[in-house]
Amino acid sequence: MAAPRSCGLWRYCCRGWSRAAGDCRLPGFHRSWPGATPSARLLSQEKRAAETHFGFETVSEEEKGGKVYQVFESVARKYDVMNDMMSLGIHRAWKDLLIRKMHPLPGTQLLDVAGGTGDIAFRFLSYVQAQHQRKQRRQLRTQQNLSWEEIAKKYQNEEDPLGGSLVTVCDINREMLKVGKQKALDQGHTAGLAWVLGDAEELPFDDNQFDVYTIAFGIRNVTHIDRALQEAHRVLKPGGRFLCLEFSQVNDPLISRLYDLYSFQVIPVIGEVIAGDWKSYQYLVESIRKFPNQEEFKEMIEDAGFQKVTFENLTTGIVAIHSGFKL
Ligand SMILES: COc1cc(O)cc(C/C=C(\C)CC/C=C(\C)CC/C=C(\C)CC/C=C(\C)CC/C=C(\C)CC/C=C(\C)CC/C=C(\C)CC/C=C(\C)CC/C=C(\C)CCC=C(C)C)c1O
Ligand SMILES: C[S@@+](CC[C@H](N)C(=O)[O-])C[C@H]1O[C@@H](n2cnc3c(N)ncnc32)[C@H](O)[C@@H]1O
Repeated sequence: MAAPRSCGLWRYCCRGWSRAAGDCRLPGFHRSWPGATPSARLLSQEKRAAETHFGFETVSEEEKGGKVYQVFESVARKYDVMNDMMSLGIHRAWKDLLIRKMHPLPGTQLLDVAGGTGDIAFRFLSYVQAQHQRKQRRQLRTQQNLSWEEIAKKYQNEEDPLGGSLVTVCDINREMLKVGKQKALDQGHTAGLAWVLGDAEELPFDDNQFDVYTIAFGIRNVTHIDRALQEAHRVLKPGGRFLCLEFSQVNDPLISRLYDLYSFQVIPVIGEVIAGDWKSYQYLVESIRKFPNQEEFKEMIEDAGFQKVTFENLTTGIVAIHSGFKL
């Protein structure tokens, strides 16, 4: 279905096309626009509707999913080490902040879409477990008259250290999930975790099922961002929260210059040296530039039906966390 003219996606597309005017890397439909006949314009518009971007390359919407799949199939085994190297470990702090913002309580049902190798899921489980232990300790402190045997028994009888929490990691890529499952075993995360192969644009879950939906560094890769947002809204329970961690726009001009230099001159080189994969890391930095800025993305989230939408910039806007509620 075509996006209505008033929605955020439409505004974002228009901005992208006008931005393309001075960008020789992008095909400029509008460059041939002034001389075009009405029927040519119609054809051109239809063509535009079926085209999208894969980094700075223009591809058909049908092609994009396959290309994105190849990227993550190719990087899966080196994905975690690459992230530590490229970000000097900073991505860990960004992910910790996402979980702290969520502040999940024992019992929370989380859906982590584009969850890949499980970084968000494992942090969620550790956080919930710590919360549950804190709650237990508080309860024990209030029960002053217990003997040490009774206290020990209470700890030992604790069947579910997560207090009923469950995180479902959903990702379209088998290889990323395979690496994630192995990591879960290595890190001892055996309970409260489910792995599901699925597309963010067509989630294999019932309506109103989850308390929280997260997507970290994932939505940038999705072909129809509006559909993924609508799906997020559908699967959340009323009162549920949407949280997205994604690259965004740096507003400081000096930092922006350095950031561009690092992104385009250093990242693909690290990609080539460590993972033998220049192209995937070139796609990464290009896809970051094609993603809507903080305000545009906020509008898209609102267009999907979320309320009380806010965002927080991290590291001068290199990434941002967007939050919204299904009310
Ligand atoms: C294929 O798709 C993907 C593959 C993946 O592996 C990952 C993702 C998704 C991404 C994540 C899960 C997050 C983790 C990955 C990254 C952060 C990589 C992407 C990184 C960027 C786009 C650049 C921004 C990185 C950072 C802010 C991390 C900190 C890095 C530095 C401070 C750079 C330090 C490096 C050097 C000193 C080496 C020498 C550099 C040069 C000669 C170039 C000039 C650079 C500078 C002078 C410094 C760079 C400056 C900045 C980065 C901006 C300044 C920042 C601040 C003031 C905070 C995926 O989709
Ligand atoms: C950069 S990784 C992020 C992984 C993880 N969330 C993290 O923060 O490390 C992007 C992930 O998005 C997944 N992805 C891309 N398109 C998707 C889609 N349409 N539906 C679900 N997952 C998708 C990829 O397979 C990949 O695992």
